[in-house]
Amino acid sequence: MGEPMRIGIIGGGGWLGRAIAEAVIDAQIVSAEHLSLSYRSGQPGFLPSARWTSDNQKLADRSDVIIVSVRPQDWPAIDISAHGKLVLSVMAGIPLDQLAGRLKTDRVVRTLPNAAAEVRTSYTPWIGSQGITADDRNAVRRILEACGAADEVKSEADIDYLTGLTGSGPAFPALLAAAMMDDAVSRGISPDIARRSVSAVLIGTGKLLEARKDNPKDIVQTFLDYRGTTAAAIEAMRAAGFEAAVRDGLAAALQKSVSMGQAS
Ligand SMILES: NC(=O)c1ccc[n+]([C@@H]2O[C@H](COP(=O)([O-])OP(=O)(O)OC[C@H]3O[C@@H](n4cnc5c(N)ncnc54)[C@H](O)[C@@H]3O)[C@@H](O)[C@H]2O)c1
Ligand code: PRO
Repeated sequence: MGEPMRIGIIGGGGWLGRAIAEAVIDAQIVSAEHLSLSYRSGQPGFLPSARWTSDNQKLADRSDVIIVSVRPQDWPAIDISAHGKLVLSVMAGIPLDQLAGRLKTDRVVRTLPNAAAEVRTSYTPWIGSQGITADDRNAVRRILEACGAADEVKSEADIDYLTGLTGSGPAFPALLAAAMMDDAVSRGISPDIARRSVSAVLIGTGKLLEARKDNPKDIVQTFLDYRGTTAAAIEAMRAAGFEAAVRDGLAAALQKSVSMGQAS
């Protein structure tokens, strides 16, 4: 694409839509004058120099790439023609054939970022339809990599599974952090110290995993081999069903992702 890219985000006022809008502006993939954002009721206060509208067809007509970022339950109401345009969906559960059919374009891409897009550290799997071109693939990579890391995957079944593993993923360490904080506070640690210490543990562990590249299983085994406090905690957590809880949670997310596609 020699011309500057024109991007439109349907649902650009929402959590993920805003994160993507700010990421593509920061990465200089698009200028504010070429970024269209739509809202349903009331223009949000951020990115005032972008082109805000409540008319999704207008947004589509003035964009080369259209990103659909409404909740899956709001997707049936999106009635626009994106004929000849590249469309990226970030919606959980909505399959490629539905996107192509309803939006009337054969250039569609199903992606699943996560909440860490807000701080440019999403992990985003994606898959395109047969109709996407080499230029489209480059545009998709640029947009998604502005939000963090991205991988093209080989099947929509992979996206369904990763919707839970990585799309919902930030919720799981957050759940652990909340449980750790509650325990700390219940034992008399001040809420400020509990928050700072638990955040530091999560951030530090993420960096450690990234730097060492070991299988996390090996890191857990090293802790177990000390036969100290960590081993005592891990064994008690496992006895309480830690691994089964994770397995059941991921299975529930997969089932929900598949059922959302069937329901819409
Ligand atoms: N937030 C996440 O962590 C996350 C992660 C991965 C995927 N997703 C997917 O991203 C999509 C958006 O999620 P979100 O968390 O940003 O939700 P959100 O509710 O914060 O944002 C959705 C926005 O779409 C707007 N909207 C609804 N119908 C509209 C219409 N017809 N025209 C214009 N705007 C309209 C809503 O007013 C809202 O501002 C969902 O489909 C979700 O599955 C979200
Ligand atoms: N957040 C959205 C949901 O909970 C999609 C993946 C993460 O449905």
